[in-house]
Amino acid sequence: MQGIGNDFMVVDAISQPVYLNQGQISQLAHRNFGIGFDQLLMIEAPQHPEADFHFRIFNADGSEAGHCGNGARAVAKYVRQKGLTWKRELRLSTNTATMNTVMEDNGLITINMGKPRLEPEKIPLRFAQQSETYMIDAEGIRYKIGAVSMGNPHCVLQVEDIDKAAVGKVGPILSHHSYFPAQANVGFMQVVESNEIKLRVFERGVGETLACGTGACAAVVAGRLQKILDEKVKVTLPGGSLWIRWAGKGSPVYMTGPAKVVFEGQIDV
Ligand SMILES: N[C@@H](CCC[C@H](N)C(=O)O)C(=O)O
Repeated sequence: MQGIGNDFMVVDAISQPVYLNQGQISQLAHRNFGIGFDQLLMIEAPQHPEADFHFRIFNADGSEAGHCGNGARAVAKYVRQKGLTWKRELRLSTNTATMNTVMEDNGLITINMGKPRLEPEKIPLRFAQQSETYMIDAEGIRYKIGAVSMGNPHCVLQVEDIDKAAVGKVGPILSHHSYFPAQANVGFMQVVESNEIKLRVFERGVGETLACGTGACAAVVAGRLQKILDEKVKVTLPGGSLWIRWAGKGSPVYMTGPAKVVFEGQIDV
């Protein structure tokens, strides 16, 4: 499946037992020697009585992540398409988040992504809490960043021109910075208007992807905290656009966007 180009191998681990280790996942993720994907989404039975499904997220390098926004839309679509449920409104959980999803009449999916976590220990970030931004030194350069957890850690920096952003160079430097003990997804945001941004994301465990849903939420939260963005923002990533809404501190973030099945198959591992 794909959600604006962030692509997934989605596995139904309810109807069949699935055991994949880190090495097998990274082999399957390989774009030449495997199926090729940014993340594996493994759909499991609910872990709470009020949830409909649980899903686990594995990055292309086989590491496990706590949340995936584009993946959540893919799961919401997949479970209906495979007849695992007929409900248009679902409650999904991951290892770090629970969320409500709604299938809109136009086919887009809206997700209540929960409240962003801004406390350094919850991101996690080794820094005393600041209200808007943090200054981080890396390899002789000082970066002004926003730090947000959407159930996974995000570092957001503003750039003048998204096409010239050094995503492949600065992304891994900040992602592996010692201030982020669990590493971070690094978003490069160009503000076009107060209701529109362009974004590229260097994802932890993958590299630059065509889109990152939690990254889009984190960028809007970081921009709102800096008072440069409106409540509703169109976020355009290399693979397409998402619509993000955040009323401010204490409120959940809403994300709307598409998800599509690309092909189905069977594989022996
Ligand atoms: N592509 C995802 C995020 C996937 C997990 C991330 N790489 C991490 O390790 O936290 C999204 O759409 O949010």
